[in-house]
Amino acid sequence: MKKRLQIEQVTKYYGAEAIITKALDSISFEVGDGEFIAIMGASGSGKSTLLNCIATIDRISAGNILLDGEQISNKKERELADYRRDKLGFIFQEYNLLDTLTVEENITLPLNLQGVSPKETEKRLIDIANKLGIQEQLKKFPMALSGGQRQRVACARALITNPSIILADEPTGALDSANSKKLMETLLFMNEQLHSTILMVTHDALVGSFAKRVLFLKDGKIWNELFRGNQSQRAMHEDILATMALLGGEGHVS
Ligand SMILES: Nc1ncnc2c1ncn2[C@@H]1O[C@H](COP(=O)(O)OP(=O)(O)OP(=O)(O)O)[C@@H](O)[C@H]1O
Repeated sequence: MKKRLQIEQVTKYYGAEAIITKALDSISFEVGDGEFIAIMGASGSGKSTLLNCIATIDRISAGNILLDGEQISNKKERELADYRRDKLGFIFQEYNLLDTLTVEENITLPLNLQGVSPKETEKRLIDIANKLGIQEQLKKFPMALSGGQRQRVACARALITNPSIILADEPTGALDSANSKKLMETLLFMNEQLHSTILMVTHDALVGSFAKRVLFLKDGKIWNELFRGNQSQRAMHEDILATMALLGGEGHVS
């Protein structure tokens, strides 16, 4: 399997001297093309820090991060803006849609920033809207949509540039259980049918059970890893709950 993302002995410190926190502790793993990985762990275990370092929102203190074989940890600020725009798709808990733009304008914004022609933009918009079932919503404003619909629009916006990897930070955090399930089905569809590579942070075992692999962080290190393999989502859910109980049993869930 082609390597998408390589995390090599990445360490991240916050603060200095007396109040220093080691948020990531020499962490290493790889994400292959087409994988769907959930990052789980107790509060403060380093999940958001890891995602922010890959997103280049945070700078790492030591180690290497490579995307499509290219070193990203030493890029300059100006190059990083291009990297984020061209190579990454983001899905956040709070949708991050612009309320003054229509759904259609929100989805196509990354393409406008890339200078893609109006004809090509229209083609990709129709394609993504059809695939995600949001054709009827395109002329509306985000405020007129339900939380679940907004998150599907956020998925479309993340997909439209054909990014190398999609980073999702607690994507179901603002949704009720029915809409969470729908969003996870959308992410699964993006992974299985559209071949998107997805790295998702979640604290929710049911949400995590949609992924094909789960990495558990503890104190900034990988503490355990579960592979779904051929087992059902329900069995994966049970395995995740059992692993979380063990993790909590060691007294580190806050
Ligand atoms: N900007 C910051 N400045 C100082 N310390 C930070 C900063 N961001 C995170 N930390 C610390 O780094 C550690 C890891 O935090 P991080 O937010 O990555 O954990 P998390 O697993 O995402 O937690 P949660 O599930 O609560 O979001 C924690 O000890 C946290 O206090």
